[in-house]
Amino acid sequence: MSGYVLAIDQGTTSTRSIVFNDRYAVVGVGQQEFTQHFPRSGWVEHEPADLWTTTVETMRLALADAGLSAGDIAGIGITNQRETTLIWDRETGQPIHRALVWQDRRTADLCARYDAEGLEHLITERTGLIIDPYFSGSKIAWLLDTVEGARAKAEAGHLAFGTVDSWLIWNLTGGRRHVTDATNASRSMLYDIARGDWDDDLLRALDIPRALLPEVLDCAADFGTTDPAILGTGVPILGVAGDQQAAVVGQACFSPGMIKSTYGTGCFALINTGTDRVASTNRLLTTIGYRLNGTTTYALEGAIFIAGAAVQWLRDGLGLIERADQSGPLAAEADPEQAVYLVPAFTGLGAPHWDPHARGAMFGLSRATGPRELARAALESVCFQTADLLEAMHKDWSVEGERTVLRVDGGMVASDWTMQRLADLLGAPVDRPMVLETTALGAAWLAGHKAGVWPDMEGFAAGWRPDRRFEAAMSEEERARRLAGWRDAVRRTLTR
Ligand SMILES: Nc1ncnc2c1ncn2[C@@H]1O[C@H](COP(=O)(O)OP(=O)(O)O)[C@@H](O)[C@H]1O
Ligand SMILES: O=P(O)(O)OC[C@H](O)CO
Repeated sequence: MSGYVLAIDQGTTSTRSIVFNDRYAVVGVGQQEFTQHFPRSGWVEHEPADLWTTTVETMRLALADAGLSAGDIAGIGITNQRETTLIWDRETGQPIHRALVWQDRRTADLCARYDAEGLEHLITERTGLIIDPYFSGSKIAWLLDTVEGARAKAEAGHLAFGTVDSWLIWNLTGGRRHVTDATNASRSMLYDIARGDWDDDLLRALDIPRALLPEVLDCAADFGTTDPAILGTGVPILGVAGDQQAAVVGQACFSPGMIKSTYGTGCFALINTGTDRVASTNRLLTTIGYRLNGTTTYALEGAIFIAGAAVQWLRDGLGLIERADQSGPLAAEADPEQAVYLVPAFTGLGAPHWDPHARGAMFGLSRATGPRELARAALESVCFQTADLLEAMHKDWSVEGERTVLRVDGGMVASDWTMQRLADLLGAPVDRPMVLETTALGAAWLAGHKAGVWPDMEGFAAGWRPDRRFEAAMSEEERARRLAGWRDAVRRTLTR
């Protein structure tokens, strides 16, 4: 059997399919963007058909790019934007509504009601999450309450709920499989991450029928075989993980204490806590990192909403740069004497503050402040927010004597200046890997290993190669001074 694996990375703004060979090198890529729908302020939807057709088309493009056919592929791995919620009719396969995207805030009132009903403790204890519209639970409830006839059909077992992985697998297998994996289930606000099952108390509290839910499998498992009509021959789907968890796998963060941080539009940092299900006292999320052979590895997660988006703001909002890669060189020329801070709370602040009402602010402006200082403030804001997450993680949990090393990936890590500043402000080394497609690589490893054509965890981890390590070079005193300035800026921005 060949060592080629096809990974589908269904993200928030685009779908990518990537073919890897057995030396983890990318040999074929297909990518397509699709339309974002914003029917009202705070509402974000995707057309389910777009998620499906871009998946099929990019799979075909990636195979053609690699000069391979489906018969050469040992297995498919799927990784996906998490929490995004779909419900469809089991008979017709037709969605009852557009997908409600993870960013969608329409269920804020519903969540406030759950909070008022005193559900926070139950939800956090069982799922490791906090009550927030971000997760799937309230989105499912909204769909059942809003779409005419949906609740009755759901109770009669005629409807299926799924995150994007489930939706794609349903379609890839010609409607034969209704499944998901443990990492995606752990983002639903309905899944008991200790017992590894949907939670009846929560289903009752949110009024969601069990008949709606998919079967939950390990991340490396038999998720079904693709309908031969799609690629010319059936290919087994053998790996699934939510995109941030797939990055943990792709970065080979398999030992407790290892941390990965992905810098795309937002930033998601996860620390592997092994088999310890750590309850955060610093407002981080407890989540399933991966589940293999029935054994769950847990993680603490911190989510920041604005990372690369701050660079987009410099480009599209302020017009200070034409391309994202100009931000680092511009920041490098900033006046070191000016202490300018940007708190990029454009859509509120995520972990560890969770203040949805906060809005962006700048501090320390003078007549001398110009584009260079604003660029530096924008890039540094991403570093400072990471420092806050890591501090919260270490307050919650740490491995005795372990030195923190951060493994980074995502579009923004192309910026050497930002990565150096990140190391400086964290006071810890930052490792950038050779293969930057770590999310897809993680999904590919799950499938490739399950197919028996890629090595085990240790063998895969040994193949992880750094492109560059950024070592902290800032003095401890300067680091402390800058962090204090940042924290003062955040304090002045928070609304509560
Ligand atoms: N050289 C660079 N310097 C700074 N930011 C960058 C650079 N290249 C890309 N970015 C930022 O990274 C983000 C794109 O990363 P990507 O991982 O593709 O994001 P996503 O998957 O969320 O769409 C954009 O917000 C962009 O502004
Ligand atoms: O599609 P991305 O890369 O923006 O990731 C989205 C996250 O999974 C949301 O939790």
